[in-house]
Amino acid sequence: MRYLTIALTKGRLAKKTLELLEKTGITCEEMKDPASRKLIFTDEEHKLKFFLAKGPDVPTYVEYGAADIGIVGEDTILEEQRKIYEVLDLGFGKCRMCVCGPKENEELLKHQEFIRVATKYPNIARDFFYNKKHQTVEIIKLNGSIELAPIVGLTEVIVDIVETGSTLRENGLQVLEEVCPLSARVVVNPVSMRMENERITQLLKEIKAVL
Ligand SMILES: Nc1ncnc2c1ncn2[C@@H]1O[C@H](COP(=O)(O)OP(=O)(O)OP(=O)(O)O)[C@@H](O)[C@H]1O
Ligand SMILES: O=P(O)(O)OC[C@H]1O[C@H](OP(=O)(O)OP(=O)(O)O)[C@H](O)[C@@H]1O
Repeated sequence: MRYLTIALTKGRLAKKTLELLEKTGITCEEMKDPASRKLIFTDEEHKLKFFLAKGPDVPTYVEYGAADIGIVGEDTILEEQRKIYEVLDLGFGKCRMCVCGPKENEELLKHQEFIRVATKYPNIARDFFYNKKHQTVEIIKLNGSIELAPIVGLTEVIVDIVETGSTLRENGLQVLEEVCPLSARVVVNPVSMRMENERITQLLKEIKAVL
């Protein structure tokens, strides 16, 4: 029997993902060692292989079939636009994609056509403003600390993840509009879904049972 390969997201989602897999009886001890630099782990008993990758790379591994399955945030799935199946909502990693800014820019957002929007998620921002709101905005891609953009005058608003709201509050910003709710999802390569349907369906069933 060949190994099923599962790509997991490093960082915030990793702990909850490993806890979930352990509940289904999969051994994750090795992956939890913070000192380890090893990239790929196997569970011989279940014939599974795991690796931890950067979030935006997880859909890439899954689309090309280097991983059969991936666990990744809905934000990353929407942004990366890969040909993969989204099969299960894991219900953790909950947060919201929002348009945020200083309160005084709320009116600009409603009435001004040419506003600037900073974001790590240009595709999500483009879809929201162009397709849903029919508003032509200038989208500026940043790689982190997005909340800085309206504070230093780079843009009027941002499109970013809001979880507790602390980052916004501590920087004098607020949610001006919600784009969509988000959570961690299981994604599957379409060919694997056909070729390994029985094993993948069984694994999803076991995950669902412990959610
Ligand atoms: N407060 C939050 N901020 C960011 N992502 C969150 C938050 N809460 C849940 N998530 C989810 O966790 C996923 C991974 O978040 P993480 O912070 O590890 O990655 P990142 O911020 O994109 O990466 P990096 O910090 O390496 O640039 C996100 O894609 C999102 O789905
Ligand atoms: O609502 P909160 O609980 O404050 O969480 C939201 C913040 O967390 C994320 O940033 P992250 O810590 O990933 O850093 P980054 O800005 O470098 O992406 C996100 O981009 C927000 O800035």
